[in-house]
Amino acid sequence: MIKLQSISKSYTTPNGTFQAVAPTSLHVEPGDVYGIIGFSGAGKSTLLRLVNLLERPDEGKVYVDGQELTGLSNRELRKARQSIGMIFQHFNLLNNRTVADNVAFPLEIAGLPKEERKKRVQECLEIVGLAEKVDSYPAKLSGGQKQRVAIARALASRPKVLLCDEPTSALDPQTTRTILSFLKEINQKLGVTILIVTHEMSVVKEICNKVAVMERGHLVEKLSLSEREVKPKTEIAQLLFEEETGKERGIANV
Ligand SMILES: Nc1ncnc2c1ncn2[C@@H]1O[C@H](COP(=O)(O)OP(=O)(O)OP(=O)(O)O)[C@@H](O)[C@H]1O
Repeated sequence: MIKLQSISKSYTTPNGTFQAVAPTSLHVEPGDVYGIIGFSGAGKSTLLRLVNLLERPDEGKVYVDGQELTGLSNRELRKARQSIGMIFQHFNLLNNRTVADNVAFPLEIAGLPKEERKKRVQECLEIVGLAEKVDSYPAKLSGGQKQRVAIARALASRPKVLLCDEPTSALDPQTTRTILSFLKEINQKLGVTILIVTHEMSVVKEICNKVAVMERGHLVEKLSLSEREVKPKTEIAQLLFEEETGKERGIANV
């Protein structure tokens, strides 16, 4: 569903060129909930933003649902992005728009007729259990409710893929569980493939079936969470995994 082929990204800074993502390949299969973990500054968010070309890779190819995004014109890319939803740590809602108008926003851009938009907004708010908040403004909502609106907005275009950038990092543990249960449901009931960046092992443990570990711009290990007990190989993966998940759940190399 998502295929990254040797993509890399460098930034020019006053101190010279900095490689945020070294040439990286990754294959996310349909139905996966694939986690990317690593310490701060490892390049996780940059990697995620390379998937929908919010950042253009310096090299390499990006495929989503069989289509090479790196080969598309801007117009074609705008259309292709309709099948890729995204949610962020700080929700990124428009504060001067109601909940309904936030969810409708991508549909307006896509040119969907008003009646159809209204139906979709209702449908997506029902999925996240917020139908009664349709006329509220974001300022009146809790953090968890804001993230649920952001999820509804991401679902409005009926995406096949959902990119999640630290979606629960600004939330308390109870709210985190609620958001993760919605993501799980979206994956299982709607068949949406999820790629999720997080530094929280509990998130991986709760919803991911696969995980890749990132360190200093490199994907140093890819693991499948399964019954068989196979230990992570790299030091960073052991550090990130062993204490929290390794003892409770087998980890097999992919
Ligand atoms: N637009 C940019 N210009 C310059 N450097 C950047 C830019 N975006 C990211 N970086 C640098 O690239 C590196 C990777 O950043 P990135 O945000 O992808 O890491 P991360 O693993 O998501 O970390 P965090 O969990 O702290 O967000 C960091 O050192 C960051 O400072």
